Amino acid sequence: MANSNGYTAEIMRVYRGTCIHSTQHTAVEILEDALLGVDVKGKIAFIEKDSELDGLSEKFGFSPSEITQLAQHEFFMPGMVDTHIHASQYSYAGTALDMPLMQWLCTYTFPVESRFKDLEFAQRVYTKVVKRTLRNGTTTACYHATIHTDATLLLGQIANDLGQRALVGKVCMDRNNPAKYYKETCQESQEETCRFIAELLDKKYPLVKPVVTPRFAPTCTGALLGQLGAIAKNNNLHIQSHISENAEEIKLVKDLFPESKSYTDVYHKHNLLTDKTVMAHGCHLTDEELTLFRETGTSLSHCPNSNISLCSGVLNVRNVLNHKVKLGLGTDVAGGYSASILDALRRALDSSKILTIQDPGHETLTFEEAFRIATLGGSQALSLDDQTGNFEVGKDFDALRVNVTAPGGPIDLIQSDGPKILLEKFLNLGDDRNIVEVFVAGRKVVPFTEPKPE
Ligand SMILES: Nc1nc2[nH]cnc2c(=O)[nH]1
Ligand SMILES: [Zn+2]
Repeated sequence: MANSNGYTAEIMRVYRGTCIHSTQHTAVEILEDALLGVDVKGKIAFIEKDSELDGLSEKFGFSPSEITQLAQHEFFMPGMVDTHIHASQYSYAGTALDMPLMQWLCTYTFPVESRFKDLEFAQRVYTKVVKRTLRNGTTTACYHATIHTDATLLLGQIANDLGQRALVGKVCMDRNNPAKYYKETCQESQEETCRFIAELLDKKYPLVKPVVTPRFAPTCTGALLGQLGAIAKNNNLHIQSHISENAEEIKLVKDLFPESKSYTDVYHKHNLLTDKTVMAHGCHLTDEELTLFRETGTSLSHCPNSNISLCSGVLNVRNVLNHKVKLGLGTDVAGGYSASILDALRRALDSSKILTIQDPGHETLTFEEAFRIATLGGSQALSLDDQTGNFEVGKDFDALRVNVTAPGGPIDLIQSDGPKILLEKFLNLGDDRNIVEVFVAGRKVVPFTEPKPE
């Protein structure tokens, strides 16, 4: 059946049940007894009230007997977006949290990242981190890998094979790294970035794209930053990096780039602030810098677990939102010890409450706002909100089927709670046991289906 655009939506699956998502105007919109249709391309064909069943089944040509009914304590929510995660640091997640950033990088991070020249090691770690994040409900991830092109291409292949939507970045760094075994020159960094982009794009993975990744200003010369800005511009690519995470780092950037007005200005001067740029942390950005973020369309990745674990700072999310800067959540594994965006959401709420303790006039982040930042906000921060982030017709079906009372799970329900309470309980108390199915672009990616034996 053709709609008014002449588009025939061939339906793959229809669900009936509670759907919870965010819109630009409403942080938590609840649709009870909704009918949600997914077409054969994995896109949302319709989301309507159950009372529209007859018309929908006629228009889209499905039989009511084919509908999959969600159970009483189940709901669909959009898949969560991790806007900043170091896939290469997953092996030591949960350890090594006893130093501030710059010392932590030299002591723990660079030695581990240097191991990714070994493709077998890379295969092992990258398979685990993609599987773990998918199980935790991360349907979209923006990954930092390492300086190694072939291992980073492997990460792209693993995300594609396991069905995760991903931006994947080969890390670039050409100075101030005392680790001799983990270094590249400016020319190597630029040439390998070009090879990485060309080879990844050549794979034509539908959901995996390259992201230009200067590690951060302290480990990049101005020459390299400028070249990376040009590469991103010429190929219309995403960009990711770190900014204003801790005081020592900010001081170093001041010394290294004395001609720049601010840390943000360093990236701006090198054409690295665009509407496809995401910067991690930003705990100490000034209002003037946030205004430049807003003007350039640059977004922030809020990584509260990492900010606390490395004693870096506390981001004032309310101030970021007031500046109308796009904002998503990041786990920042392994500076953040958890690979779960549910954890990031809880730390974001805790961080906001700490600011309220310090200043009772501070307007605390609500769980509804945190839900939006974890889903729609993340998709906006990565400029992927035309494809994912909520349940708008025409977007890809990236969704979690949540069962609040999953057997053996962490949540007990005592009374008959409504859907908003169920969402709140899941966000505060739930874990992967409650995430019974995960879909990316309509494909069920959790539970994993093992390849059939020959
Ligand atoms: N948290 C964190 N900050 C960084 N700044 C530069 N590199 C890193 C990193 O790997 N982790
Ligand atoms: Zn990081």
